[in-house]
Amino acid sequence: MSADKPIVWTIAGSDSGGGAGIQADLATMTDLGCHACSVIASVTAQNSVAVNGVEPVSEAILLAQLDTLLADLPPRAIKIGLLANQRQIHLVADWLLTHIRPLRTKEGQPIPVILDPVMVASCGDALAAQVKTQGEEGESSTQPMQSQSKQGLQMQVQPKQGGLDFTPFRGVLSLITPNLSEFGRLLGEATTSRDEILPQAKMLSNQLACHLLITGGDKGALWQNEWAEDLFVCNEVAHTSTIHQHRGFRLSSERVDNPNHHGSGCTLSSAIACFLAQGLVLHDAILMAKAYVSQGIRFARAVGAGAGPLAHCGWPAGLTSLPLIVDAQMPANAAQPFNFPKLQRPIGVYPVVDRLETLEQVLAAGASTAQLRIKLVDDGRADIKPVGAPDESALEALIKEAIALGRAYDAQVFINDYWQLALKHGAFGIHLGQEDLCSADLEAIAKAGIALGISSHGVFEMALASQLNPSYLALGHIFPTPTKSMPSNPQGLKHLAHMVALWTPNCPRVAIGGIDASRLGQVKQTGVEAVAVVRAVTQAESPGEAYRRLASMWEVAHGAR
Ligand SMILES: Cc1ncc(COP(=O)(O)OP(=O)(O)O)c(N)n1
Ligand SMILES: Cc1ncsc1CCOP(=O)(O)O
Ligand SMILES: [Mg+2]
Repeated sequence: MSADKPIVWTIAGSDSGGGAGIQADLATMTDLGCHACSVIASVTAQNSVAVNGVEPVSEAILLAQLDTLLADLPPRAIKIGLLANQRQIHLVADWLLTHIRPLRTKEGQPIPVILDPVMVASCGDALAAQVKTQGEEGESSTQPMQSQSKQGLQMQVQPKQGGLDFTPFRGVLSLITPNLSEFGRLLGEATTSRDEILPQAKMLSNQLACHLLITGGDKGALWQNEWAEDLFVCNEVAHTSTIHQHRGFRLSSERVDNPNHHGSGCTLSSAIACFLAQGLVLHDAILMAKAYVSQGIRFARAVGAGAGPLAHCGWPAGLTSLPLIVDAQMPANAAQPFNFPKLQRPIGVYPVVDRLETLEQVLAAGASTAQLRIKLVDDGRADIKPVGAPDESALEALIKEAIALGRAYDAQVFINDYWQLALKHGAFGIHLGQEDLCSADLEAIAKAGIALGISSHGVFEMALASQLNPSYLALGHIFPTPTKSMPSNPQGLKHLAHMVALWTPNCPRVAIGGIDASRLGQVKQTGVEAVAVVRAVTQAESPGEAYRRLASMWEVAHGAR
């Protein structure tokens, strides 16, 4: 992740009331450590109860803002909010296709463009031309609208030809974030049930060739009153596991009960842009942005007579829970709760080794927790056998022996990957990766009372893993490592600290990846409860000595709390 402030643009409308639009975007971007640039597409005369006028800026000044920013302040991510009419949509889309689509980030990725298809203000008044609210005939001009009272302005889903057409953005968008009413307008039809929405969402995502997040927070998908449920439909996402791509996920969070949520859609899309600009993958950026919005609503206060604006409280921290993530293909309530045993002793420094001899050395040196991680084939190269790897036939005997060593030293010994053999021989614990979870019999492991550790590579996977109530959660990889090839980028210390501060699971978290004596102190400062190491022990002349040294360094290092 970049150390300097990434530049994020907002292309949107000014909200004179200060709660939404450009004003909410700038507040969010600054709060989340980005440098915010703005392209004002329209000026609204708006307060917390009504929109009294909307005036699009001229085409010349709209394009001049875009050109001027690009010449000096190229974006690391772009958020698009209110575009006042179809003409502005065409202008901005054409400009982005010409100037932004060819650009790449330092990492070789396209510039993320997030579209929040705002058409109606949270007070219920229409903001964009050609969008109708109940009780009005629809605005087709771009002139200031008349003042409208709050009453009788419930939104109606209009046929597509009456709404705005965002298809000119196809080819440049990364993500579109409508709420349920906006989603209906985009489709040109009403969405009536929870089951209907997934195929419709996939259709829209294909039409616009982008990921889609339908939000059910402040208004919209009230499938459950006390839960705000979003639907996230993704296609290919760089740097994530393939098992989390081309999927639909329902993300539900407890509804934050506060009428002051003006600008929540603007804030959400801006926050996603900021987190993407700071190197988070899309799944993580969405979860972090949801946490940011929940935090903002929790601390929001009224300012005028209507809904007050969200509070801006910095990177989200101290959540009581993370969103529940459910595969959208699964029926509601399909997730099975498990309860894996709690660890009886702190993990501290957790050696992950590939030989019985090394296992015995670290246990003899006092390791409370260790793992046997044998790879019969190289990561990503099924045809290559790692040097010194045993034959498949010898594997069972090694695992049996590792379990016996754990008992002899009264240690918490985990077996990586080979869950059937670990189950058969009564291991203390099993470690599984996200992909391994798809094939493992978790019910049998839980029933046998075997502890379970689960890998994660970011907030989304951490949230998914924590839903299984594991015995520990591994967070990785923190630093670059040659030990294992992974699709994800290193998390880095800053992001590790953010993940640790976000929420506290009821099991310890273990940081892994590139950790050695020189980095132990910095890792402990993030507040993570334990560290796992491979090379720092296995490549030492004396693994037992190396373990002892790391363990005493960990003991005396200063933690965050
Ligand atoms: C403590 C700990 N954390 C992470 C891993 C990695 O597990 P996984 O993602 O399944 O990858 P492999 O180790 O199987 O290559 C681990 N083993 N231990
Ligand atoms: C197995 C694994 N999972 C995430 S990083 C990693 C390897 C860590 O190895 P090292 O401690 O040698 O960097
Ligand atoms: Mg594995």
